[in-house]
Amino acid sequence: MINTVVKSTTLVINCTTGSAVSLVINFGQQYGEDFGKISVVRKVPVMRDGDFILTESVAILKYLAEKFGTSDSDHWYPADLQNRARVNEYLSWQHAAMRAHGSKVFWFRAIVPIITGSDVPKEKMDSAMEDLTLSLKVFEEKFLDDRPFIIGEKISLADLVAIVEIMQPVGTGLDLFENRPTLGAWRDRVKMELGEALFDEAHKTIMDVASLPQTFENNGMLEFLKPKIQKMFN
Ligand SMILES: N[C@@H](CCC(=O)N[C@@H](CS)C(=O)NCC(=O)O)C(=O)O
Repeated sequence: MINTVVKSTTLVINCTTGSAVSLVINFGQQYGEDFGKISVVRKVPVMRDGDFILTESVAILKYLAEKFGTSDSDHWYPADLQNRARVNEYLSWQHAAMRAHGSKVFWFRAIVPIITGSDVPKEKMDSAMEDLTLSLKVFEEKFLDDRPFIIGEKISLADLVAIVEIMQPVGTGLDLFENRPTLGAWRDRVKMELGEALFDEAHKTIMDVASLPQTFENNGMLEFLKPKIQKMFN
């Protein structure tokens, strides 16, 4: 049985197989010298399994599911052709939709004001919110429809990747579940499947985002982000 949850900033992996595969890197550490030797991409998460290093959260999740999958845990990344294709369909779509839009709203509301000292211009914020609203509509109407989970009766990697992106704007104080009963009921089912403790652990950093200003003080590593942010608003 593998129980894996991707946090927005870290990858939390609980493997009852007792495997050596495990990695938790806190956001910010990727700008340090040591991390540069592991991955020049300097993004988290990165997984190391022996000498094998793998970047990209989706690739890491599939690797773990394939390495540790058992008949009991097949639902995470199903062997069945069409169920697997449904998981892949969501994972392909989300990169440029839910992931891009959820994290943009998170950055605009929680990070950019701290780094630049001013709010994101209203028209940019409104446009980011419109994109997120559209992604949520597609998610509810196409990817959930009237199913309990994305592939049907069982939770899969697609639901895990979806929930962590949706929780990013939620962490900034936006209640995306209000007036979206389909989304809220799905979130409750995901929480129940994972267990409340693991769900809360995975989203702790995001839900504590209001404490970030203190964290950022004297954090030289975040200087790396400034040029990126400035480019975003040029
Ligand atoms: N496509 C990558 C995206 C990884 C990513 O953007 N990670 C963020 C944290 S959630 C990061 O490390 N950002 C730092 C940066 O872009 O400099 C994945 O899914 O793993």
